[in-house]
Amino acid sequence: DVRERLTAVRPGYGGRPLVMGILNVTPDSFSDGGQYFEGGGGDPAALVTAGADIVDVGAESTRPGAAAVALEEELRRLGSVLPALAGVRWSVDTRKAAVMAAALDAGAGMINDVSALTHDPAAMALVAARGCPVVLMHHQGEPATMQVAPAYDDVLLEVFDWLAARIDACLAAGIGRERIVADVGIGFGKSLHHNRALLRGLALFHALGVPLLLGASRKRVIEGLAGRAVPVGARLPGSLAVALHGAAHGVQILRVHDVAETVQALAVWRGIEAA
Ligand SMILES: Cn1cnc2c(O)nc(N)nc21
Repeated sequence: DVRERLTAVRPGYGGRPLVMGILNVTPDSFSDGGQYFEGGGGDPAALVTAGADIVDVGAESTRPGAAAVALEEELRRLGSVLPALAGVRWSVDTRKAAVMAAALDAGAGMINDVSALTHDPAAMALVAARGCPVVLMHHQGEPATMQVAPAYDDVLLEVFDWLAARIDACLAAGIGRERIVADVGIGFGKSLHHNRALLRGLALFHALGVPLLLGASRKRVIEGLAGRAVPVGARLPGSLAVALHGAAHGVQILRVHDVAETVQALAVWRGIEAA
C-alpha cells in the first residue's frame, strides 16, 4: 500500500518521486474552479490513467483567503466523489478527524492534513488508532489570514523545528515514523522570500528522517519566482520547474494538478541519469 511505496522512495534511491494528483471537490479552489464539484471534469480515474500514484481528494479549500467549511458540507462534498474513487489509491486532504474517519472507512490510504494534526484535537488519536500514513504539513496561521504578514526569524530552522516537534508528538501518540511524511507547506503563511528559502533548503528536511512531500503546483510562488505576472492558468511550466527542483533534492512525493505533464518531465529527468 502507500506505506510500502513511501518507504521505498528514499533519498538517493535513484527512483523518481511519487506523483500525487490533486482532486479538488470545492467550488472555490484557486486552480480548477471546482469543476468536479459541479459535475464537471477532474475525474480520479483520469488522474490515475495520466500516471498519478495517488489522488489527493480535498473538500475544503485551504488556499490563501479561503473560508473554513462546516463539517456537514465537507462530508457531503466528499461523499459526492466516493463512487468515482473505487479502485483508486487516494489520500484525503482534510483537517477534521470526522472527515478522516469517513475517508478511511471509504478506502482512503493516507491522511493529508495541512494543519499537521493540530486543527482538530481528535485527529492525532484517530490517526494513531487507524494505523494509516499521514502527511504533516507546516503552516503559519489560518488560510483566511496566513498571507497577510508571514514572519519568521529563520524560516528554514523554524519550519524544521516545528515539523520535528510534530513528528515527536506523533511518535509519542504511537504513530510510527514509517507512517509519517513531512511537508514544508509552500504558500501556507510564507512570503516569496520564505518560499524561496524553503525550496533552496529542501535537502535539509531529509534530516527529519521521513519522506518529504512538496506541493507548489500552480501556486503564487511560481509567479514570484518568474519575476512577472503569471495567471494561475499559465503556471504549468513553472510548476514543472519546481517539481524537477524537488525531484533533484530527493523529495519523495510531488503534489500536482498536471499529472501527465509532470510524469513526462520526471521520466525525461530520470532518463538522463538512469543506469
Ligand atoms: C491541500 N494542499 C494544498 N497545498 C498543499 C501542499 O503544499 N502540501 C500538502 N501536503 N497539501 C496541500
